[in-house]
Amino acid sequence: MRTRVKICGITRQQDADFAADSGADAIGLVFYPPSPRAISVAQAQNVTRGLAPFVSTVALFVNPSVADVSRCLDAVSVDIIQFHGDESPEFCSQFGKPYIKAIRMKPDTNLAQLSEAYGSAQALLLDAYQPGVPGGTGTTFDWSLIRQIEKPIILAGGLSADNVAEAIKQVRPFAVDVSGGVESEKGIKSHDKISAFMREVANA
Ligand SMILES: O=C(O)c1ccccc1N[C@@H]1O[C@H](COP(=O)(O)O)[C@@H](O)[C@H]1O
Repeated sequence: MRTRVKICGITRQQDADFAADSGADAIGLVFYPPSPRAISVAQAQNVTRGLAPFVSTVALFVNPSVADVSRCLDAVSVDIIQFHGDESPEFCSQFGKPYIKAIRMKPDTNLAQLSEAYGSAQALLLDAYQPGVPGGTGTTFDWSLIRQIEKPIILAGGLSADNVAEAIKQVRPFAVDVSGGVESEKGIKSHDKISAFMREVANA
């Protein structure tokens, strides 16, 4: 099966369009103000304006309020929500939208248990754990910690054109998610790096 690709942390319309034209299945928008890739609802409307059909828009939050999420969903055409903090299954499932739950992997993470707890999630996104930083760390984690679960797995954390083929070979995830690995600077995507990443995924 083809490995799907999500390119996260998009802040500019030209990067969203380039990702879509390059074959990305989803683009991610970060609604987490401390992130260098954070965008406002108004910016998100611009970024997604004219996005090609069949490319999903993922809205990323870290421990948001209900009002934060609702305000975004009311104004932006969001297909999937990505919860990247400590949100409970009840919190995540209240918005009537498909959602992805991010799990920051530690040696004792019990994926089977989490997969059951977040039964309403569409997929689990597995990211590196770094104390005090919720995500977008640009670091990989020990992929041998991953156990196969019923749910689709989205592999994230420090991926780039240099390691994504090996990651796919080892993990066989449903999808890969990249942010820092396709940037020229934080929040600005490198089109050359996106092309190289997409090539590596296609050939993996
Ligand atoms: O991108 C961010 O700034 C960010 C902030 C807070 C939570 C998650 C964030 N990004 C997500 O982190 C992973 C891994 O990113 P990277 O490829 O290692 O840079 C990815 O899922 C992003 O969506």
